[in-house]
Amino acid sequence: MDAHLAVRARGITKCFGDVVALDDVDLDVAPGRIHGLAGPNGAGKTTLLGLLLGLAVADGGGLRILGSPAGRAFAAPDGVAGFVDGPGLYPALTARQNLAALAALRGRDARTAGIDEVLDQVGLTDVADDRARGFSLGMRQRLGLAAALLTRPRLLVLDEPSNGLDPAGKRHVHGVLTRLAADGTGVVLSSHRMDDLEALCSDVTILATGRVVFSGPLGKLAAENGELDYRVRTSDVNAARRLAAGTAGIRVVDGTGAPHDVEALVVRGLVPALDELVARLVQSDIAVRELAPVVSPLEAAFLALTERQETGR
Ligand SMILES: Nc1ncnc2c1ncn2[C@@H]1O[C@H](COP(=O)(O)OP(=O)(O)OP(=O)(O)O)[C@@H](O)[C@H]1O
Repeated sequence: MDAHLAVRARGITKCFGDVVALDDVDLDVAPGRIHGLAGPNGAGKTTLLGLLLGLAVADGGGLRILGSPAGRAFAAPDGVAGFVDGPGLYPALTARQNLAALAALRGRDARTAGIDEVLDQVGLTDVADDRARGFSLGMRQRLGLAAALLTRPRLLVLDEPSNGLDPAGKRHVHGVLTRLAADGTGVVLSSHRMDDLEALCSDVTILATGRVVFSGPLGKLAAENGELDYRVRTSDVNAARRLAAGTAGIRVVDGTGAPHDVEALVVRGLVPALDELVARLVQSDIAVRELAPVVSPLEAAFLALTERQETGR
């Protein structure tokens, strides 16, 4: 019944000597969805992406890519493109020549392979005839994405594609991935940035020390939060602190720690207690000038889940 999935992984295990990089990992990626992989350093994200790209073979478990069992060929399965640990490029060739060489390797005519189109999509038209050797990290990432696009993949696998991207580069890359997904391609990408995942992904899997600690829609992750820290800026920080300390369900954590932010208060609590605090501030004629989570609800959920796993709680 899951034959339509772009990725269906069940109970995947992968070890490097004594290190268990992946431990009983399940992953479902539907066509047309952008699925984020998050987790602390060493959690197993790159290892999992490498398995999807055919760069390594799992020690145990079942992996189906685009409906077929993952082979043991150490090559990207048909319809799959992407990169881990940065794209492989020819430094002495220009961006355009790199893409032409890749097209030729696949037996395609460079003139009809769509090189100009993919360069335009990733925003590299202006540097198309510059050598890749001089490219910044963000430009190399974009050229790697252009190379993947040339193959018109049905599954795109990217390890930290936003690394090194400036805001314009990020806009190009996000636009490309969103359009690909809208056309039915499944996308799996890793990122350390919750704001990127939030901007791009419909689903997310969080790994911690090789195990899945959350997998599902992004909205569900944000909703898993308990108490959050909120920054509250008011017209009278001392009066606000006294009121907060006397409000049931609210703990005053401290200032934000930022030297310019002495006027802000940080409180911890659930939303209903926070509502009560705001009502009491207003009743006391204290103006509320700002009220915002100190870290995004997603980031807070991520930290709680991964810390829980690492401390064994
Ligand atoms: N080729 C390898 N040989 C030995 N150990 C490896 C190898 N590749 C990965 N590991 C180990 O497997 C674990 C998972 O590594 P992996 O690179 O998949 O994590 P990651 O989540 O991608 O980390 P990061 O966020 O730092 O990129 C780590 O403990 C790592 O040291």
